[in-house]
Amino acid sequence: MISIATQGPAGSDSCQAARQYAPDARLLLFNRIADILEAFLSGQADQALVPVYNTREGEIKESFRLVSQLEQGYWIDNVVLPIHLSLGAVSGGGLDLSTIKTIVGRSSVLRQCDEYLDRHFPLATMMAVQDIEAALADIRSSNRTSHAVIESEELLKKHGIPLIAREVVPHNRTRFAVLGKDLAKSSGYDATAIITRPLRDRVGMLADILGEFTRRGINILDLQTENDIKTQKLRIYIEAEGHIDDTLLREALTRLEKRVIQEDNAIKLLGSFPRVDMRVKQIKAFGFIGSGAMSRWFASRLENEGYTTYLTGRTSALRPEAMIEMVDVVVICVPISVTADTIRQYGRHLHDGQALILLAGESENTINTAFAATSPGVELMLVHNLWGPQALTMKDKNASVVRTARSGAFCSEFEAFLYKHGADIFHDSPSKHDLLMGVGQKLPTTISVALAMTLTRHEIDCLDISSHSTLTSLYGILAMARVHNQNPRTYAEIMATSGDGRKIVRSFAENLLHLIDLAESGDIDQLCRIMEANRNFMPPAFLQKRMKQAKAVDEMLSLSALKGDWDS
Ligand SMILES: NC(=O)C1=CN([C@@H]2O[C@H](COP(=O)(O)OP(=O)(O)OC[C@H]3O[C@@H](n4cnc5c(N)ncnc54)[C@H](O)[C@@H]3O)[C@@H](O)[C@H]2O)C=CC1
Ligand SMILES: O=C(O)C(=O)Cc1ccc(O)cc1
Repeated sequence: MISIATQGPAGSDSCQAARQYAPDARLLLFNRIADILEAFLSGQADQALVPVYNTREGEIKESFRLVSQLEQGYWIDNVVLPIHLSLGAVSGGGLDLSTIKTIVGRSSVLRQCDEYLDRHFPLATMMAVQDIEAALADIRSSNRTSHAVIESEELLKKHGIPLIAREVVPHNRTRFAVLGKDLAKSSGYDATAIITRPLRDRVGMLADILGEFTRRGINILDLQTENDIKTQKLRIYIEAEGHIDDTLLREALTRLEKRVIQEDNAIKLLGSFPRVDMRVKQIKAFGFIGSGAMSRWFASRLENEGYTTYLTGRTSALRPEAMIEMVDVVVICVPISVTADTIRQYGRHLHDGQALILLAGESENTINTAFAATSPGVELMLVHNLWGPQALTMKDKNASVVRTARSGAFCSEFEAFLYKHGADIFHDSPSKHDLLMGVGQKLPTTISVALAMTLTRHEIDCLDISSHSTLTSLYGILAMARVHNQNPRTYAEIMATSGDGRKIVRSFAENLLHLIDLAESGDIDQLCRIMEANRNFMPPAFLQKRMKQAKAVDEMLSLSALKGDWDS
């Protein structure tokens, strides 16, 4: 049987948390957090459980300091417990509250009730006690009628103190850290806590530290800074998603020590543990119809967020119909040309209260189909991620989100997932999405393919292209290479999408023929007038910003190392 040191008295929040964590454990109870950790370090207890965060109080400094100084053992798990606090006084129920002059409680409890006490007892004296049971016994035996106590209902009842008010602070939850001797194994949904040793001053240190996480798409769950009491140097505490055995996290920490802080042992690992969600999530499971590259990309990232995911397709053992029964959100992610048929086939299996999210590059046609194929109580939204499955993260990448009148809480939670991972979200109407994709995707793809066809037709040697391209013409060539370096089906589907994007490509083709006529007839003046009219249409800020961006790209592309790669 394991033993756990935690905060007393019997029935306290810490005891309940320890019981929840290990129902059969032997509990060793102490009043002071320092004594709990001492019992753990000396081997008197196998594990320790201490409060580290409360939704009302914020971080619990005392525990935090002591845990961060721990020289043996690791933070291995967490328990989150709702805290129910009641107010009691010996005179009980019908009491005139103005007769209460002193409020007694543990210091953390008084802090959690700050707002309540300020509103109801602005003039009372707050008396913080270490040993709440001794205080309760004293109040009762000495019949202290001017005192009221804030504690759990259980403890007030145990000492025969009648209740005046129940649940005085709503949304009150405490997170407890469990400390053990060995590092916890990966659960697949973990977080890791580290703290730096006191840091020497260095410009941009905090930004550089955070950058190592951002670059690898690692989300930071908590960040605290504090000054080392003796030296007043800064210490940074970070809780980040992932287990210490994850390659990306390890890489980030190694780089922090070696390149950013530049000191060995600059980082102390407090532990890795299954991630705690203090935030409320409503979705439990996502089910994908379509098990291709993009479905797998999203499913693995949703799994990392703690969601259960199911992938189904035409040949999967789990059939889409059966999967739909098991999930909150159904995601359809199949080639664009079969998306509408897939919606028609499976839409009727969704019931009210579920959500259908379409991951597709075509909006108006698919959303209209989904409206017709699903019951009105089914949430509905389209997301078009403007990155492919090769992308490491979605940080700073564009996502077009088409919400509908039926997008509700589940859709918002999926959008929050995109936001959390750094996607730049743009809200579009169905037709605006299709029109802008005509410009941003359909047309450039069509041009890239046409350019490649032209090179082929005229047997132009690809190696000659780079030596004869200008800074400006290189962009089109790069786009052509990108498009032909990926799955042709993805781009063929894009060229074939329906909706408002079609008119963009067609009008481009008409303009192209017109320009060819003018050019071949030598009408340079007219060509200039056209370009000037075009320029007047484009806001100067747009032109300046994009020109600046283009110059930055030029710098990069002119690097001889890159040019060399291009030729070889
Ligand atoms: N690949 C990319 O770069 C991007 C793709 N998307 C979108 O993601 C969606 C899926 O694309 P990917 O995953 O890349 O394609 P993919 O070709 O890798 O996967 C498509 C999946 O659909 C299945 N499928 C094919 N025909 C089907 C049919 N008739 N009925 C049912 N299932 C069928 C395939 O077996 C495969 O599992 C598309 O709507 C696309 O617009 C969005 C952004 C980027
Ligand atoms: O990575 C690239 O260059 C892409 O173009 C990826 C891509 C492919 C298809 C889409 O509908 C959106 C983005």
